[in-house]
Amino acid sequence: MSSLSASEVSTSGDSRRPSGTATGANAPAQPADPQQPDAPAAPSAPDAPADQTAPAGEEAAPKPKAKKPAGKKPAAKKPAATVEPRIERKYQVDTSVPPAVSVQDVSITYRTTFEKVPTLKSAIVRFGRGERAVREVEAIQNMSFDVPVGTALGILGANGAGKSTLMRALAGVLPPTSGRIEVRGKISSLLSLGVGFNSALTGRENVVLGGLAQGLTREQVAERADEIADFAEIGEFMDMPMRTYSSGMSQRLAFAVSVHMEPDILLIDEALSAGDAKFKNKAAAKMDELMSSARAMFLVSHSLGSIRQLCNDAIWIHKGKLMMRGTPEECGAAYTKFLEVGETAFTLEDF
Ligand SMILES: Nc1ncnc2c1ncn2[C@@H]1O[C@H](COP(=O)(O)OP(=O)(O)OP(=O)(O)O)[C@@H](O)[C@H]1O
Repeated sequence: MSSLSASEVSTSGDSRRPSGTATGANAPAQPADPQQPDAPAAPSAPDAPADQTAPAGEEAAPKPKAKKPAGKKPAAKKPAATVEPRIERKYQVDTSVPPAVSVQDVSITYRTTFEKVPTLKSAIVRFGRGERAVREVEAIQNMSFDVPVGTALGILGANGAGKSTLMRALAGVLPPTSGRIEVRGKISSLLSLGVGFNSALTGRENVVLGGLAQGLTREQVAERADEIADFAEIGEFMDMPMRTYSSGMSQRLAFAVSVHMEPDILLIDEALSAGDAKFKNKAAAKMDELMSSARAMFLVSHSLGSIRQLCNDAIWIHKGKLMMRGTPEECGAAYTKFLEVGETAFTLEDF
């Protein structure tokens, strides 16, 4: 299945622009994305049975050694489960139906005006008046890809690559400057929920707000509030103002709300970065469970392990461009190699 179509789409842009979404400057036409391999929905790598990792011979009966002092018998070592267990995935890619999400030649340009710091000379010439300058950042450049139903898509990329911008566009928080995003289903996103959170309100009050923002009725939200509180495991903080929360507590609550909204499409942007190991495992299991009913999931993470564990498909983006589409393992390997040898430091001129 070929899920990328950037080369087929005209970059001239305006005709594709969704109504009411034009902001900032038009992104200039870009050459086709450098690499766009087809992205077959990769089957997950087979689980590695834990006992394969046990060192050979450790399980065998200990040989009697003449020189060993009698008495204490060394305890037989248990085979260590050193390989991170993969969760059995319940989801299946279905390409017989229209994709859950279709990103069509999308460009997003931020336009920022700022006051140039005057040099001594220019300050004298202008009598102290500052000079206004405009900076445009093409955070996403002519990006196209489809996300079939049943896909858990990992999004990899260095700082400033455009991951959050893409997620904000998918969530509908940030309209594309040009191009089009089609979403088939109800999106639940920590981003949109995060926007709805009010730090002066308690967690419980924010749960109600988040639920309402997702289109649930007050009664429906009230029904789920206890379930959400139980999942977040933040105890009495549930009834404290959210400004008193640690970032991990806020993330736990945001995650709990979003996964309890029965989303068709779940967007998770580094949601678990502040979570502790126990919560991360619980969240991973929940995401996997959700995928049995959801249509698609997007996961942005700097942790290749999380992406490998949870996703069956991946993209790698860099400086706003789609570099690669492939299995989490393929994209992870290419991205890791790039980090080792590539130029990841960024300057304003890069954009
Ligand atoms: N509100 C904004 N105004 C202007 N430029 C922005 C804005 N938000 C992001 N950018 C710029 O857009 C580019 C992409 O940023 P984005 O936050 O999407 O990257 P990212 O891949 O999520 O990075 P990170 O991994 O560091 O979170 C960066 O160059 C950033 O400076």
